[in-house]
Amino acid sequence: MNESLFPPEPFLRGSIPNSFAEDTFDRRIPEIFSQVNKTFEETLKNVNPSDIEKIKEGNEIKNKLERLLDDIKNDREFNEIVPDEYSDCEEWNDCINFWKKRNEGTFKKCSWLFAESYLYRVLANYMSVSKYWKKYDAFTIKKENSLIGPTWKSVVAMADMINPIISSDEDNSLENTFINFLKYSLWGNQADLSLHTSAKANLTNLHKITLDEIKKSDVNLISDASSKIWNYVSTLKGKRIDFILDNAGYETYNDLVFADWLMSKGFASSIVWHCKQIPWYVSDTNIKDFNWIIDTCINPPESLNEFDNTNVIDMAKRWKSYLENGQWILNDDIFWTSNYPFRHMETFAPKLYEYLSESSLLIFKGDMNYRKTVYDCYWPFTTPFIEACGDFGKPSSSTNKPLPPYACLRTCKADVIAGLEEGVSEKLDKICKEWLVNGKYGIIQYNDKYSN
Ligand SMILES: O=P(O)(O)OC[C@H]1O[C@](O)(CO)[C@@H](O)[C@@H]1O
Repeated sequence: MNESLFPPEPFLRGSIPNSFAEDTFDRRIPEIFSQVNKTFEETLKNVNPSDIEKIKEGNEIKNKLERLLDDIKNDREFNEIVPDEYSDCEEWNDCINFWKKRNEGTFKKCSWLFAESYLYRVLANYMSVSKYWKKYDAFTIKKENSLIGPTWKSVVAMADMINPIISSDEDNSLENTFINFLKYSLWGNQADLSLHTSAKANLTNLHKITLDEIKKSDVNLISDASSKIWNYVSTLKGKRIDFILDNAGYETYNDLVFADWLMSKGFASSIVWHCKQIPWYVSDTNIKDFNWIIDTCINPPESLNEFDNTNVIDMAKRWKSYLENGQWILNDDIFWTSNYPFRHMETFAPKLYEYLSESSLLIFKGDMNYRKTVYDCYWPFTTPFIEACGDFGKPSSSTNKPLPPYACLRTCKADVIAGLEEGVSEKLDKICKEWLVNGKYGIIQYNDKYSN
């Protein structure tokens, strides 16, 4: 890490008064990590008393988690990450030392992007260096409940509406259907578990199922490149499309349905699904979560027998066969959980960059992927999106191939945004004080600069 890698505008930081980053470190993160500790303690309590070694190690992890929470609350300095199974350890420590040398090596003084990402990396580290807790993910139950809890009603309704469309040859409203899918996929990002930390939050209220609901939400779509994206996608025949996933559960389910449609209409013949390698920002999709969604849709638990699950099962069986015959590919490159913005991907993950350049379209889901696409800094809101992306997409220095066009589908949950028309932010300031961060507003933005 060095200063030349800094963004062109000031970083978002927890030390900035009244910013969402400040609220994140004062309130949201302590809440999230208290819940992690509670969940871990409950799991520990349920370990068979004869597993003495596992309990002993669990208690050590419990102590580490308590200390971490205390460090967060007191804004203490970061600690180096001890070597573990992941390949990015040195890189992290290099960054930690860099921030410390600048006297900015604490949660609030550092850039928000680094500080919050560091927390999830540390959590993964505690488990990784253990013997008995390696595979432990404190967020698994939350992630699973976000599909098979009250959400299942939405899962079934979506399958009942979409499965017949996917299975039919009807294609005279392809443009409309495509744009609606983009919007389902966008609004699916509203219901993420790191924003709605309260156990009482009813995320099903946020699910958009009917076309009417999608239409009504158009007033909250404050930057919309969907027609441009369609103009490009309509030219694709049997290509590869990559989804850079965000939250497990209902959001990823929506993306699976979308991808299924893209395959069935011949635009794509393969899909690459980019997941996270470690538990990340609470509800992000790991490969195990991805497989769990498909397996659960094929075999819904008995508690869901009151529903007619025929269409869900039918779709999920098709998804499984796409995975089995290699048309759907799973990737969890460690770069997706780095602290770097995407404009530094070519430097820090050249192989991933080359791999992405072989695709025909990249779809980045969610708030964090957006923050990394534009770099997490205070852009004037009317900065063109393409400008805010910097040189992310330029031809690779080894193959000379640029990235394909890419789209960002994001509901706004951080005080960074670019690409707004003049006057939009002023109007929003008047109607909703928290429009930048409460997840109510969404954007669909597109960059095809390097592929033209
Ligand atoms: O799941 P998403 O859409 O990436 O959102 C992640 C959440 O984490 C943050 O990026 C960081 O706390 C928030 O801004 C956002 O609410």
